[in-house]
Amino acid sequence: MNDSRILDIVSSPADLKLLDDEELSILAQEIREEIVTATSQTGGHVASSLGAVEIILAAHAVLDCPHDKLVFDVGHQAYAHKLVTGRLDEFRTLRTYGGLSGFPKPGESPYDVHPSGHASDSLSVALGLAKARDLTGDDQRVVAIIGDAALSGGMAFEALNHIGQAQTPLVVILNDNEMSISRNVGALMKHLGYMRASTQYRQTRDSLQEALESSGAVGNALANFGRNVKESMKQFIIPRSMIFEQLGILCTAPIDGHDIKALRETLAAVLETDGPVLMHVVTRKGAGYEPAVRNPEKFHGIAPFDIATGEVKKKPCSAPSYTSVFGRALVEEARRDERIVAITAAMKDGTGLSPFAEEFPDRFVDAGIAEEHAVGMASGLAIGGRKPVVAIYSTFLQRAIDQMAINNALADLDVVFAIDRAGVVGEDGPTHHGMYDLVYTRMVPNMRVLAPSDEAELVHALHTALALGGPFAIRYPRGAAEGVPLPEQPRVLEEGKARVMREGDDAAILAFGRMVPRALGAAELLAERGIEARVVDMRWAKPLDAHEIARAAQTKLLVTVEGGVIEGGVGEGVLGELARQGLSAPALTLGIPDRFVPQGKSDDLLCDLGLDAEGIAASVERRLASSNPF
Ligand SMILES: Cc1ncc(C[n+]2csc(CCOP(=O)(O)OP(=O)(O)O)c2C)c(N)n1
Ligand SMILES: CC(=O)[C@@H](O)[C@H](O)COP(=O)(O)O
Ligand SMILES: [Mg+2]
Repeated sequence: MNDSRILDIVSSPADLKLLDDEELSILAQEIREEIVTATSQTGGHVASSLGAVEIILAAHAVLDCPHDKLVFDVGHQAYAHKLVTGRLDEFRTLRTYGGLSGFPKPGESPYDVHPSGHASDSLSVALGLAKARDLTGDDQRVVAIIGDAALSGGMAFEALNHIGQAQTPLVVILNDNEMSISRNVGALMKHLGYMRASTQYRQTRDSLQEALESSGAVGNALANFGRNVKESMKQFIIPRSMIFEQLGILCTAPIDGHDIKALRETLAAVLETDGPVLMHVVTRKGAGYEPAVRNPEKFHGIAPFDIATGEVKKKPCSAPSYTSVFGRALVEEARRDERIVAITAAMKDGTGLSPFAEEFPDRFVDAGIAEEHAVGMASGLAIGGRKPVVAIYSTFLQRAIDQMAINNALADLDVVFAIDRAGVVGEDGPTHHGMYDLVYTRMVPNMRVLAPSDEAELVHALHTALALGGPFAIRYPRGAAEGVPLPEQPRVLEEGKARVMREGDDAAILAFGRMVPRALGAAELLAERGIEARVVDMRWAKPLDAHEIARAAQTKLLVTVEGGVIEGGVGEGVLGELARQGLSAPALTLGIPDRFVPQGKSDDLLCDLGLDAEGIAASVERRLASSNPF
């Protein structure tokens, strides 16, 4: 540690008020170094956090948190916030098991307002806080920081609509860097570009500059920026076409988001207004670290990397990721069937769709951070005779359960939901684990659900879904696949038919997806202990293989293993099927118990959950021992 760092003497945001703008700029530089150093070891959301350093410092220099409320959208940009709110000492544990969360987390600090991680919720939370303040007659100032891509999400639009009506004091800092994870998309993005570039804006900015200079001090001039002078001041501040203004939200001209003085003074001024204000701040994603500026997409969320080169420290890994196998298989399918359209909600690369987008640009749609819209649009495409494949992470598809059920399944449309990041995902933690998709897909009538257990099965699953038609969900995990050879030709899997991977009569382990190799490992361990377990790759989470379930009931113990929640999960579905057949059996449902799963390496988390080979074997052995009357 460098003894002379300002960062080391900042123990709370109150300390920032003692620093002048030059010192705050030095602090910004130190924070950037700390972020890069720490994330080079832990991985993390580097580019977004680097881009937001000055915004966060300015906000904390002006606000009195935790009394005032600073609400982050997604929270992936909040590392500087962690560093100035007393978490410097733990910062290098970021995203590790038991360490600091990569997102704001109320249990971690009183400065973290809500458990963020999912985009576009900050404005709703902020308005709720403002309303609570108004109802209690309190004086808290409420500020939300939201990115340009998150602002385009439906939830944020709904909140803007409400904020414009509510007219209660609230500041939205729009961090506009023209980037989502990839380049941002959509008409709003274009509108913001117009705001940044238009002659009108430049003229108004110049007039504003002149007005401020002639009045001697930026702060003094902006101090008049109250609601009572809104009509006159806004002539200087905004082009009249600005949509926020039309919604009743006062909007500043774009401000340089790396100029602490401008940020601090403008924020202090807009906090004086008696209604909602949007502060339009322009930043550079990755600012201060050249590799991240050059490649903000790569540094949006990155694994541990070499600081000098910016290259990811590669782990030796022979198997491709499930994601990339899916992406390549979809390209193959699309070459054979021109009706196929691929849809992402702002995760082109994350869902493996980049090769598809490159080869079929007209048949690729990035809907932006708008899962509901993406799934709703898929239904229109299907009605229009296309075959949409919607690739969305399990955790984000939670946003679109209604559209999945009502817009797609009710009409029995040919839509494939490629559900990536199913099960635990690792370091992003509880907001990002894909814990629920086996519940929310199975519960929907007409829906068929496949849980491939390796990459070859994934290729067949995609082919099956496209061949059979109807609403179809395929769920597969984050990270490296199993390393099995890929098929020359994909084939259609027989509906509702499982495959037996190993025979045994003492217990039957009915496993789903990624749990199949673990169940096989467990069976080997059990065999060493004299217990012969049958292992069945169930393949289909819906419809279930009724025959294999009945067969399992003939052993001493029927075991289900899934990578999602037990409550309402597919294991309980198996027990329901057993009951429907009028059968009963000693049973054990393994999966995620009724609690949120923390962050950490996926293998460690699965081990904690008893979902590794040893854990499964131990549960089976224990249960057999306890039910053995002798
Ligand atoms: C509901 C939801 N969908 C998708 C994501 C994945 N995601 C996280 S950050 C991000 C891009 C955010 O862009 P922006 O809000 O502009 O912030 P920036 O990273 O540019 O600072 C996306 C798509 C998410 N966290 N939540
Ligand atoms: C902040 C966010 O939601 C995404 O950046 C997410 O962290 C991506 O996860 P993957 O690393 O699994 O693509
Ligand atoms: Mg952005």
